[in-house]
Amino acid sequence: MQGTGIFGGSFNPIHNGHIALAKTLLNVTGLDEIWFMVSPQNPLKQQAGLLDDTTRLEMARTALTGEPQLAACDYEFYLTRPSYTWSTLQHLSHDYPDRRFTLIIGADNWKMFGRWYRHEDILRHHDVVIYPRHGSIVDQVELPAGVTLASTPLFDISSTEIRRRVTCGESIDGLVPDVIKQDVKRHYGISKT
Ligand SMILES: Nc1ncnc2c1ncn2[C@@H]1O[C@H](COP(=O)(O)OP(=O)(O)OP(=O)(O)O)[C@@H](O)[C@H]1O
Ligand SMILES: O=C(O)c1ccc[n+]([C@@H]2O[C@H](COP(=O)([O-])O)[C@@H](O)[C@H]2O)c1
Repeated sequence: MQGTGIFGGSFNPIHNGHIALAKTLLNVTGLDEIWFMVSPQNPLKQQAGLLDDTTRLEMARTALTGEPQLAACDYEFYLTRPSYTWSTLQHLSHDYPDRRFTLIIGADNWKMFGRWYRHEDILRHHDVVIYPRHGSIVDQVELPAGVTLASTPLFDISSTEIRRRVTCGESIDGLVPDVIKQDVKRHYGISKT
């Protein structure tokens, strides 16, 4: 069975923090692949300034070119909205019987996990890997079976900060892969060379 991590998010836009995190997780978890599940609609968020699904997907695909174990995924585009992770995992397990899906979530999302749709079913059927986030402390002793806390660095980058910088005409060097830098500037602000 191929161990496949599901890393969901808006990726509005994808950034170097997401990619560095996923590469570190491949090393520390032993997962074979990580799929970046581009979310059309987070069930718990109303997002202003969210670019359309296809544009976010294409930037993620371009950013992950040359990373054979990382893939951008449009699977949720074809499922009902909002994008409940339980439903996504159910469909994935049916469509890819040779893969074992592990949910990857940040410590910030773990704090809210009790509000997720059918979270108990997720825990019953899937392993969960939590990664550290600023300001969200996770007590390892209290984690249910099948849930582990990965030891990964904190990457101080956010999509919000990237959008702000583009709007203000500030540099985003080093924050997103060079290969999508112009696309990010074009989509979120004024194109600059
Ligand atoms: N710098 C980072 N390091 C590690 N994880 C991150 C980082 N930024 C975001 N994530 C995680 O990646 C997932 C998807 O990220 P998301 O698309 O929401 O990006 P974001 O940078 O948090 O976006 P925004 O600033 O628009 O809220 C989230 O669940 C979040 O926990
Ligand atoms: O299934 C749920 O109830 C649910 C509630 C909140 C968030 N999620 C998923 O969690 C992932 C991370 O979301 P975000 O906005 O923090 O990047 C994304 O794939 C969301 O669809 C899922």
